[in-house]
Amino acid sequence: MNSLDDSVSALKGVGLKKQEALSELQINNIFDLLLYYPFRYEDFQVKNIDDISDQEKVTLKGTIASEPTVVHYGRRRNILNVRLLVNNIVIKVTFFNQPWLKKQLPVGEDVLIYGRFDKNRSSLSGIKILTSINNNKMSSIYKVNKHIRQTTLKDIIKNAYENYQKCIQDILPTSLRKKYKIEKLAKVIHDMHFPGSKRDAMLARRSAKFNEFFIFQMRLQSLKSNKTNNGIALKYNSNIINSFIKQLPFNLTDAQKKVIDEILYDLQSSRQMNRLLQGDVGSGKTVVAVLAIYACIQSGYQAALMAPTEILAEQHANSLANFFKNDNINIALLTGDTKLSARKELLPRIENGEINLIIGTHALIQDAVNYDKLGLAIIDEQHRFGVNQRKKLREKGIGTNILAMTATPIPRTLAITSYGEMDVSIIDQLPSGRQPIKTAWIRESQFKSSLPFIKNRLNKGEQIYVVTPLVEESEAVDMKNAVNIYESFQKSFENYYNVGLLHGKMNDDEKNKIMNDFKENRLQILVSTTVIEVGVDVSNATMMIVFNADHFGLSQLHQLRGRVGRGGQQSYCLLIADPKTEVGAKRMDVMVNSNDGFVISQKDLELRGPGDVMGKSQSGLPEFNVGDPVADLTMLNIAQQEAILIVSKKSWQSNPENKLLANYINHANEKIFD
Ligand SMILES: Nc1ncnc2c1ncn2[C@@H]1O[C@H](COP(=O)(O)OP(=O)(O)OP(=O)(O)O)[C@@H](O)[C@H]1O
Repeated sequence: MNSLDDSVSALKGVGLKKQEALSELQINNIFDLLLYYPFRYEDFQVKNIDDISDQEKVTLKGTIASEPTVVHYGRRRNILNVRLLVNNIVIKVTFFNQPWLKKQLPVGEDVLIYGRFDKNRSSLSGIKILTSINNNKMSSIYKVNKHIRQTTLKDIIKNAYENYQKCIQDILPTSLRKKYKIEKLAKVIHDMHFPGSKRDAMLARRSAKFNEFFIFQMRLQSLKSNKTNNGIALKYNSNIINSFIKQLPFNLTDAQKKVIDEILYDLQSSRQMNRLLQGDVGSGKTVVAVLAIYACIQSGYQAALMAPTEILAEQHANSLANFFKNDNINIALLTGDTKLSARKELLPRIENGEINLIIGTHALIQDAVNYDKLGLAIIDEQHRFGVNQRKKLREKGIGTNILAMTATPIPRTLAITSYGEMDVSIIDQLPSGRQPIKTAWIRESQFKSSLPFIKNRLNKGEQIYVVTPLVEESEAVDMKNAVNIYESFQKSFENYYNVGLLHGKMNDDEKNKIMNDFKENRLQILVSTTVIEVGVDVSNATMMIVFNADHFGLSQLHQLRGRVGRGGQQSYCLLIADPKTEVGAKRMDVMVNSNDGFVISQKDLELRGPGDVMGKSQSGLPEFNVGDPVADLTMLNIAQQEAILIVSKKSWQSNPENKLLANYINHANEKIFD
């Protein structure tokens, strides 16, 4: 019996070679083939001339009104001209290098010509003459590779549809299909490949997208719900937590309170926490982590905090030690820099549980590091770690609760799709009293005119960061640029202010010395490559100048800008850029117009596509076949809500309406997520 699981080789005419070519397109079985939808259509339907827009590809129906002529130029090139009468309007039609068409265009004959229309010139650049076979049809265009041709693929799909259409069953529960007016899958597949009209194709695409989003979300949500009752339930005492909050040097923002509640709820439940904490630059994520750690340690478990760099780990260790100064908590710092003797002394104390809180870099996940009872693992700037490193940390305990933090706001679209299996908490509010940073974008040639403004800041006793161009792949060029800019600032301000230089080739001691000089205001201007991106907190710095700003990701620029505006004074960001493209200019405008990391990352995503925002390998964004997580966000949200609703019912798998769905999801999850 036929089944959609049949290999494509079951089809007549599909031999080994074609099978391999299809496999390269990720098409292995009949179902893959049927779901391999066209990415666009050529619309051969005849259009009314008044409804056509300029440069649109259309089919015109008319009568040949002049003898066609062919003019040759050069050795091989020629052009065929003919006049076509369409509704009493004369259209000039040209065909390039197709002189043989002349015979098919006798005067007085009614013809259908497909081409690109130029509205101003009333002309059509002809592509082909249509016959009655493709008259009034939409022609599907597929992505193909060099081993398989468009027409071959079309024939194979047609063949598959004819032989297997009876096997197509709806995976979507009927009630859901009805609720959102989703067509039956057999019709969707038919109309996606062989639409009778543009409208058919559009309706089918809508349904196909919903199918795709919903199934994707069902897979994520069912994976999520599988993780029940296998986590460490941390039984902390709420009164102690509340007193801890009361003695903090500031009042928590509402957003902080909300995410702390979400996290504490997860921690006390026996479901393993797997949560992503997103907060804009300076929104106060550290104190949230502090409270989670406090709850964990109060419950008798250990906590670990892993940061991507030594500087950041050290800073966390200092600031957490300060938060816990009145508590009896043993904190250890473990990084690649930790001396062998100190490490030797530390490891047994981690293993026997004497150390309550371990802060460090990826040194925390080395084989030699064993924990006693790891109740909570926090990963800071989680996108800087690979999947394996995160997994390793998680596996240092059994049922350890995971909190991943990021200061790079991930657009909601990406959060839903790529982090769908994590719960997301968002701090979408800054502590009160922060003033938005005023941002301007200038061309490099205008830089000189901004010197008086810079001088003004310095005269007021404020300090300035200068970030030098980022030339990927070449540290040597980065450094040369940094040195040049450093020297030019020295020249402009010598005798008045001190300029420091910080770059990636310095060792940690040198870096720390320069950073300290800047913190203590012995240096007023700090010229630096991007090493200052995270973790620096100098509240007297009020201006950030970024050269070649268009070479940075917008989220990275937002991070850099977040280094100023941390004190009470009005702060400024000056972006210097000569973008070569319109998109480049728009990206600079986004920075000028917004101070909100979530808005910025969403705009960046729209302008550049997901791969670039997160870094290609990090986006983790699944490739949807028809759906677009940016343009179709509303639908993606709805699909997610519906999937959550279904999975929240314990017995969803045994509901007859969900039988096929459950089978499909279990099967797909086994295959893909293992
Ligand atoms: N509710 C609050 N009210 C006032 N100040 C706060 C509040 N929460 C945090 N802060 C202070 O704001 C500053 C920034 O907080 P924190 O370092 O935690 O930010 P962050 O979210 O980690 O940002 P970044 O990613 O930029 O480092 C710190 O000096 C912190 O003490």
